[in-house]
Amino acid sequence: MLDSLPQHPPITPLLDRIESPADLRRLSPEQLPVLAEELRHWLLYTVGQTGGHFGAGLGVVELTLALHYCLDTPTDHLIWDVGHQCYPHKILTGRKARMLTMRQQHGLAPFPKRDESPWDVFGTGHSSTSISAALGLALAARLQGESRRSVAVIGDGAMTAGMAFEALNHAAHTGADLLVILNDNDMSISRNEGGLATYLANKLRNRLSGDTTAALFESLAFNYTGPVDGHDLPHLLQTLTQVLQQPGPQFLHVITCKGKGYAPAEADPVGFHAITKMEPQQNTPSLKRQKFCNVFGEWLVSRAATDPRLCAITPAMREGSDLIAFSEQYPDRYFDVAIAEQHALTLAAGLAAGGMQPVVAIYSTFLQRGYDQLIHDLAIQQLDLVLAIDRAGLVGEDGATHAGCFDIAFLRCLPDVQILTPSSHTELTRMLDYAHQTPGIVAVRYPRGSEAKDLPDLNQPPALPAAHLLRQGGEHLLLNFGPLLDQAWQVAERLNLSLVDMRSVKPLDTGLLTGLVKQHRLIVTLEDHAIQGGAGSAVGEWLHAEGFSNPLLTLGIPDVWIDHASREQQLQSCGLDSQSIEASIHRWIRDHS
Ligand SMILES: Cc1ncc(C[n+]2csc(CCOP(=O)(O)OP(=O)(O)O)c2C)c(N)n1
Ligand SMILES: CC(=O)[C@@H](O)[C@H](O)COP(=O)(O)O
Ligand SMILES: [Mg+2]
Repeated sequence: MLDSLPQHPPITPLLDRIESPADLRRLSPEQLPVLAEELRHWLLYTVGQTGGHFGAGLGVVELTLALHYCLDTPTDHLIWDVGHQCYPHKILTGRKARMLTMRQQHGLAPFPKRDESPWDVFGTGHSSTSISAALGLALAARLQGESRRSVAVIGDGAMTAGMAFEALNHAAHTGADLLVILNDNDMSISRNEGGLATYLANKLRNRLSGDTTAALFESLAFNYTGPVDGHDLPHLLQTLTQVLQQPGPQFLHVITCKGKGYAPAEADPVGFHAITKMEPQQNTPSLKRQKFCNVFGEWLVSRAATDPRLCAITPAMREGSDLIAFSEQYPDRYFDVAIAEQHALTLAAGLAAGGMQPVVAIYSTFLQRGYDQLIHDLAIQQLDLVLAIDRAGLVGEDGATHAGCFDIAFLRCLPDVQILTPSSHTELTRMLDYAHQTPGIVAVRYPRGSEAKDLPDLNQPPALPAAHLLRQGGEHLLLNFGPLLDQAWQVAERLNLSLVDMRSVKPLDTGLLTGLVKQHRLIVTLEDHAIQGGAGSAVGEWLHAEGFSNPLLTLGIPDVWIDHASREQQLQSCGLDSQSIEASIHRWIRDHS
């Protein structure tokens, strides 16, 4: 057991011999515990250097070894749910040295990624997809007469999502040769919530050898084995060998410890779900500036004191959305629904229909899961909702699966739904107040991280949803939507542009825009969102509908998937840093003068 992270590469003679799982299979079972120790040390060293998901990988070191030992991967298919626990898998499948590039631009991806390795059979990042995918792969093999095994490893947190049970339900009906492994560590990011979590936890406490846990999964026509200790390699190997010989849907219940082998992570699995890069001689993450999510958390606590109808809902992201203080001060009005985004939105609809004022705090990327619920259960019924969309725009190291680039596009086509884009922390508070006081659905989308350090000193803006004219310039007009205002300001100063902080995508402040469009030639829009369907598109539609013929330059995220990198690098690769913005506008002016 280690209690500090290695600062130097550990000596790993056995692991150094493993270039692929074929090398692993040449070892004797007795060598595997030593290899597990080396693997864990390498993991601790490299994640300490790069930052990234931490506790989940440590918890599946033995399980990963046992699976690659017993299966014939990549011919056999192994799917990791969410994929945040796949670091040991990456180390054993030829990517040991590249672990030091994890989550960096052009480096290893944070989750399994199909174009990175033949062992990454299915890309993940969002949870609870593994059973469906593994079943599809099993059925594809059966239909093509191929003999491959198909295995899904899913955590107890991911198992709470409806989609996992939809897949279990269907798997039973197909009778496919499929192994589902429940990696039960009694944790989601926070403590796992809900009836299933209690059910699994009770089985553990009572050590009932799975008698009653079996009932749940056997009622879905799975053959249940377990629970087994996921850190006892000999027992794990023996059990896996037996289970893999059985035909039809198999369910193996494995008990593991999140953060296994690193004392601080075992003691605080929430804090060590993911870590930032460790500075030398430092074993705790560095102090951080206040972030947009903290501003949201503070706003919620303060308004809940005066509005007893205010309720907060999170789909398993209490820490990330900064609902910790609210959950402690208002436990009756706090609902962590587990990984259940669809339920989160319809629960909000029910609360609103019942006279409460729900606030759903949700990452933009996970809101994608609850789209029909937003339309059918909330918007059509004209119910009240404050939709606090966190991690909107590019999120950096988590990459394309977690980028929140599409919410404006999929929200602005919904009648009556308002969309606000704060450019600063103060603006976020103003917009949340507006959303709280306005009937219907008001979405406020804010980015991962903090407001810009160099924001201009702004006058008091007009009442929302009006836009804020910040600068009267020359011939051309720049319209900013959201957190890139510092870049917009710098470019406006350098090119003498008029600048408006638009604040609202829907409704657009067409009164202000009409006057300004008549006074200017080129209209430039700037947003941290996909160009297609984004705020610039909304401006373009309005210009066209009004018969304005001004040229429009829309700057935002281009029509490609943006891989993991720092947020700054991602912005730069999209042409959204101030120099690139200036160059784009300059180029347009040069080409059209
Ligand atoms: C659809 C979706 N919602 C939320 C998340 C955020 N998320 C990532 S890991 C995680 C907890 C998963 O718990 P579990 O499956 O038990 O894995 P563990 O971390 O315990 O190994 C959550 C909520 C996600 N990736 N996908
Ligand atoms: C794997 C996953 O979905 C989460 O752990 C996610 O990486 C958290 O993102 P934040 O760090 O932005 O909260
Ligand atoms: Mg778990």
